[in-house]
Amino acid sequence: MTGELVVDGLHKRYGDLVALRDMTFHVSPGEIFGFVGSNGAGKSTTMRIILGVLAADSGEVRLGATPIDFDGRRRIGYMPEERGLYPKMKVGDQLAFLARLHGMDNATAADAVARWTQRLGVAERVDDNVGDLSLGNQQRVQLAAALIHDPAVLVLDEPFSGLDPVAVDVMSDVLKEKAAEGIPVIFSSHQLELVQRLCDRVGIIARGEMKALGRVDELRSRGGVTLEVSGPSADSRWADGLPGVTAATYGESVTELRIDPAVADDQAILAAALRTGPVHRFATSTPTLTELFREVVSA
Ligand SMILES: Nc1ncnc2c1ncn2[C@@H]1O[C@H](COP(=O)(O)OP(=O)(O)OP(=O)(O)O)[C@@H](O)[C@H]1O
Repeated sequence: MTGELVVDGLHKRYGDLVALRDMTFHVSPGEIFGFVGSNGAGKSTTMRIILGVLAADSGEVRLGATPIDFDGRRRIGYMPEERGLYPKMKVGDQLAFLARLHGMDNATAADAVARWTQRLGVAERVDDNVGDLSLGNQQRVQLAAALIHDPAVLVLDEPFSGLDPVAVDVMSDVLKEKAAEGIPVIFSSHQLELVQRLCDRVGIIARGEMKALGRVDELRSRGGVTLEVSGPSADSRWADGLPGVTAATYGESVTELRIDPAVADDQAILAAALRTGPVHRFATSTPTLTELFREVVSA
């Protein structure tokens, strides 16, 4: 079991550009944390600082209670956005080399190479040069490289970009498996349906600042629930003033209500709708992570 990964108050400037401003979050053992934000928001910068390949101007990264040092960083499995494999080296040799760099002996390294290439569906490519593989297969090898030394934390920069649906499933399963083993897993992605499906918690960042942080379901219901009612006449403005109704949009045959679920009584709303005529549909929905993202990032 690993301690939690704590990112505490990171500030980073590139010249005049403030890339990170008080970036703070944590990832608990066993948790999959989705790190999302527009292009240039600061995700890769944060991940590079976690890894120690880039220094923060201030702030700290901790593993458990301990500020992360060289040894702590060796325990991280990292997939850099720019990827980092040698194209002219064979898949198997490269993975074995990385495993030995992390202190494994030859036999243990060979076992780890066999296990991870098998698990990630590239076992038959171990004798090929990395550069001869398709981009998706190179990415599978890159994930194997992040996992080969049995890391205590996983930090993956856009691991899903460019993968086919089968590879997305394999990658998702591996992340879930590693989290179930009790390690903190953080990954960045622009594929928000995937983040919504896979992550326990998310951080949405914009222009170097954390804008929304929390459990996916909580964040989604934070802005209220939408209730769509088909049937009632638009003229009557029948939902105005009902308790818990915070906004109402009256269309020709559909009324869309924003409701505060803690206050609204859905049966009272339905009764009010029925007083205007027959109701054909009465359904609630919460915003998707994509909708929430647009709202947060444009605010
Ligand atoms: N080495 C650098 N020198 C100067 N500016 C940089 C450098 N690296 C990143 N930046 C800038 O810092 C900001 C944050 O970049 P970063 O790569 O962390 O964003 P990101 O969220 O990972 O974006 P993307 O989703 O496009 O990968 C951007 O404005 C970027 O142009």
